[in-house]
Amino acid sequence: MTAETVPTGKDPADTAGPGGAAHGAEAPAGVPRWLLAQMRPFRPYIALHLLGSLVWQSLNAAIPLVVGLAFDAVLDQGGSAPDFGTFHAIVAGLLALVVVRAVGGIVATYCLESFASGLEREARAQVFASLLRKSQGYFNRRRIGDLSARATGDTESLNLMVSPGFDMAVDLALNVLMPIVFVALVDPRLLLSPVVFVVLFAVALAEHGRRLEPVSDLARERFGDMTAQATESVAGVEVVESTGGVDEERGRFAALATAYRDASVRQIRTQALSLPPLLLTLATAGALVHAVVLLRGGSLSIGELVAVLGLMGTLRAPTQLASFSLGLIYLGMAGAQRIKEVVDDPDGEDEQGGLHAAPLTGEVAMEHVTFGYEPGKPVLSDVSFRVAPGSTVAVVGATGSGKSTLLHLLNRTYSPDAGRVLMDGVATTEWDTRSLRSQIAVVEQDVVLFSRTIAENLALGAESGADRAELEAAARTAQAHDFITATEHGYDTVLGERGVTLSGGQRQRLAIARALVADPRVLAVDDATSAVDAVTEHELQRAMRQASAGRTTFLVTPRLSRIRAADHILVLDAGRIVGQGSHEQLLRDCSFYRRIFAPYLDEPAPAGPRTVGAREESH
Ligand SMILES: Nc1ncnc2c1ncn2[C@@H]1O[C@H](COP(=O)(O)OP(=O)(O)OP(=O)(O)O)[C@@H](O)[C@H]1O
Repeated sequence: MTAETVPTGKDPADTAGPGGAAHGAEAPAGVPRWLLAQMRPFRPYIALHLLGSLVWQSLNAAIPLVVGLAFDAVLDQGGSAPDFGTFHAIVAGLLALVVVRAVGGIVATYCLESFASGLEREARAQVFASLLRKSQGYFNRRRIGDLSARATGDTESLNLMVSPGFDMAVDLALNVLMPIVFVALVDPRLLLSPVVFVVLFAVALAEHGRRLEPVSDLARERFGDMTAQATESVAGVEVVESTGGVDEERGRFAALATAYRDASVRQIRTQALSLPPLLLTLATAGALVHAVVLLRGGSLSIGELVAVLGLMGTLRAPTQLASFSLGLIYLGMAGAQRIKEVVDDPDGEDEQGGLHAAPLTGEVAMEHVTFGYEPGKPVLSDVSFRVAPGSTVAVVGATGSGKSTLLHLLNRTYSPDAGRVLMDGVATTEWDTRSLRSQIAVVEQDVVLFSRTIAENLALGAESGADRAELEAAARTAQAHDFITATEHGYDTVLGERGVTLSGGQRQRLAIARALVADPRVLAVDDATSAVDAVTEHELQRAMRQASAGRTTFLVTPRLSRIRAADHILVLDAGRIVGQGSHEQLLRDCSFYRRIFAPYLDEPAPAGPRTVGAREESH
């Protein structure tokens, strides 16, 4: 079995763990409890690791004894002939012990590595599954790079915490215990110094841990800051290069990398400045004085004194390594804290199951909806409308008036702060998220394509997948089929990173095709592209006409011809609806709307601020 097949019995996507399915349902556990719960599925590996280590350690001690027995069999026979029969039997036994020791070592190492990498993988799967459940608002409030640092660097720190951190801690415990047992065998009175040392050692380690905790947290945090900056700069490399901000970005990144280095150095310095080595020196001196006193009293031989000092000396390595091991464990705990913050955070939980799930006919309404991205700053205020299934609705208004935001409320990308968004008369907050979103498709202004094949990009539109015929049908409706088949491998052409190899118009048609794959009852298209050539514009218009047939369609567009053709037009001004109805009704009743279209109409525009939002087509 490999670490990849650790018997958790759960699909990573729905891995519950204590922070998985338990979102919000349980009282949040502390980091040690959370970690122990994460380790629970690996109990067989931990047990086998301990067993393998025990075999390895005990045979390590036993083998020299057996070698001694072999020597005794052939030497020092008191004048009689060497006993080669016994010698051979002991050598055979020795070989068997060496093999068993090797097997013990392999099992211990394998189980430890499986445990370490399995823990890392499970934590990573949990972070990722949890991120996929978060709402858009959650991501708006956080830095993407920091989240990806939690899914990568912090989960890796769990691995290092187990191997070598945890492994060394087990070895240390055994290595500290063994000499003490042997000192007791020499003379129980000599236990005084080592036992006092062990007690002080434990107290000093606890104190050391207390100092390590904040610096370990800081190191992990700085790692997150640095990753966040790198992610942002690389994602925005076009802007950075075109605005000549390369040097500034480099300086900013260098400052964060230095901050991370400083935090790591501080962590390592704290790790190095531990008290136990000093304590050990004092304990060794104490043991020497005590042994000399016993020697003078005649109850200890010189040989025993030397042995006791030798045994105290064997404590040096574990004492020094304890600090390193503790450092790794504290870094792992700091990483676990950051992972837990993501998986246990009920804020931003997006999915809600078990609520209303039904086929949608497409009646859409908003009742007194108010919404803002930040508290106290509404972007939409008291928005109300109702449209029948199959209607085409155009949303117009100045830039920043809240048009895109209104579309985002339809599929509950965001929930309103006040009022209700209703689909077939049921508030979106009452809908099962999956059912709702599988029937509402939103085509964003910024089309996101993945560096996969065109077919795979299109199939993302359907939750349970789609066959090639369905993809082609959607692509034909979106006027994308022809340019897709003209690419080198047609539907199997792999798009460049973020689909940059396609033109804006092509990307938009792919996005429309992707939205249509699921045959949604409500389609919302946020089309901000005003600068496309006449042929592309014609294609896009046809695409939209065909795509909107038979479904409720919301359209944000600067194109007058499409706005004019809509059944219902919503006019937004600074987040408020200032008019709604057909084009003719609005021209008659809404001065704001008349102002928008004034440049394209014969009648003179009333005085007032010029509002953008429409553009007459050139054909
Ligand atoms: N994710 C976000 N977080 C915070 N504020 C946002 C976010 N998205 C939009 N806004 C703000 O909300 C307001 C409305 O933006 P929105 O994109 O809905 O307007 P719009 O009418 O679609 O504009 P445009 O025509 O320029 O696309 C703007 O002030 C904008 O800065």
